[in-house]
Amino acid sequence: MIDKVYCADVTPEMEGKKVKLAGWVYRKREVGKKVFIVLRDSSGIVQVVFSKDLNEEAYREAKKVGIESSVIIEGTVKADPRAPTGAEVQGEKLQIIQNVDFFPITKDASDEFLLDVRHLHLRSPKVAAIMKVKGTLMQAAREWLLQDGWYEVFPPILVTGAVEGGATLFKLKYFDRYAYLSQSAQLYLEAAIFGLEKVWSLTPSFRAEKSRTRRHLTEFWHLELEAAWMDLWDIMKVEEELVSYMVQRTLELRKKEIELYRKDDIKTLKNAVPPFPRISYDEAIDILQSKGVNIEWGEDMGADEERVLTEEFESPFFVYGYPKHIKAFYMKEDPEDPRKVLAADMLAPEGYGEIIGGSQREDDYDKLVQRILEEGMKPEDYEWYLDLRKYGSVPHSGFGLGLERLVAWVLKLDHVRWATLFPRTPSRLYP
Ligand SMILES: NC(=O)C[C@H]([NH3+])C(=O)NS(=O)(=O)OC[C@H]1O[C@@H](n2cnc3c(N)ncnc32)[C@H](O)[C@@H]1O
Ligand SMILES: [Mg+2]
Repeated sequence: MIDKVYCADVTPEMEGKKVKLAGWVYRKREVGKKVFIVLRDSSGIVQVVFSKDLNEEAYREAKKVGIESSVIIEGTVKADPRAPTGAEVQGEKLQIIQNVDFFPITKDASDEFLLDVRHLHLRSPKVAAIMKVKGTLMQAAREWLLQDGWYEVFPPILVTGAVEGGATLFKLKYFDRYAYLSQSAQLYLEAAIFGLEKVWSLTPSFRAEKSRTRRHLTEFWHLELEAAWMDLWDIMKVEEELVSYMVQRTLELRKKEIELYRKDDIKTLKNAVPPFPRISYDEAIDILQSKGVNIEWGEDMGADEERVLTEEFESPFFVYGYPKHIKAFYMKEDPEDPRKVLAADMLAPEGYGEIIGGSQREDDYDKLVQRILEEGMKPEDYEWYLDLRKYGSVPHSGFGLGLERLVAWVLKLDHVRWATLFPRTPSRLYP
């Protein structure tokens, strides 16, 4: 490994220090007998100046390099308030690792083109910032889950049944039969709680969604928790504590990257502290109707309706108590109102809407069989899952958080596709 100094670590206090840098040419301009190169690496940027009078050989090499050329540079640090980071490097040696005559990404590139060359666009500091924030959100999640006593488990991705409806299953040939790509690890997490009680997993989930919205991917990263003995209200507390910790910790560790996207508009992030507001589905319908939205009780809220609802809040909030017929088979019927289930979604403000879907699960064998039949599914396809209700069944609850949706809200991205390394949508499978 090259014994290098990272660009962001070059500070005015290092005046006079000799440094070795390795990175890519981010910007370049020539003024008189000087070449100014802004070098980029994973930490950020630093300006390097090559002067013909000071070192003609290095100057000549600097004149040759094109944007995104990979280079190793040696030089001396000089404090300079005019430099982008308050300090620059006087270039004394430049080794060209690979020169690039033409880099295909230009300032006027369209979103679709940037997605076509996603493998080249990932290196841009603004895209790298998204990936740093996504990684830090998960680092924070792991910190919280560990201290709160949750066990990480690793569920299967090749499965035989639907969790969230058969319409969005990806089917694939599996030797002499068929399998599906997992829509959610939930059913397997439910099996794990009988030994571990509080479990979590981060897995890719797959949805053959035909809807082309700014919040749907066909492959997304799914953070899911499941806990024995918890009811809906217990798991909602877990959700708000986890999300709050993830957001506040990421604000602390990734302030620079968040400011790149939000500038100083971080009020809703700071507001993400428990308790989050809670409204019932009934109240949500009343609010929407009072705002002129054409929706009746019993109808599902889509992205548009949720967007209007989020206008009422300046932090994440819960909607609970949805009608049974618009929710999944595994959700427990509300004992106080058989029209409803003990389900809650967490919605992000600023128009982002649903980031978490969760519920208390039906733990009664006969009721679950009845729900499976009501949904037109076959109990025999869920025999193992029904077994969990035959051998020491317990009240239990859980939820799934869409990581890209959380990132999209935290950075106010205009589409979840920007929140994933290589987005997968109905029209995009390459690169
Ligand atoms: N363990 C559980 O209880 C999870 C449960 N079985 C489940 O999958 N619920 S969910 O369908 O609402 O999806 C959960 C979250 O997963 C995200 N999600 C769900 N579908 C998508 C798509 N298509 N693209 C991106 N993100 C998606 C979104 O944030 C949802 O709130
Ligand atoms: Mg949902």
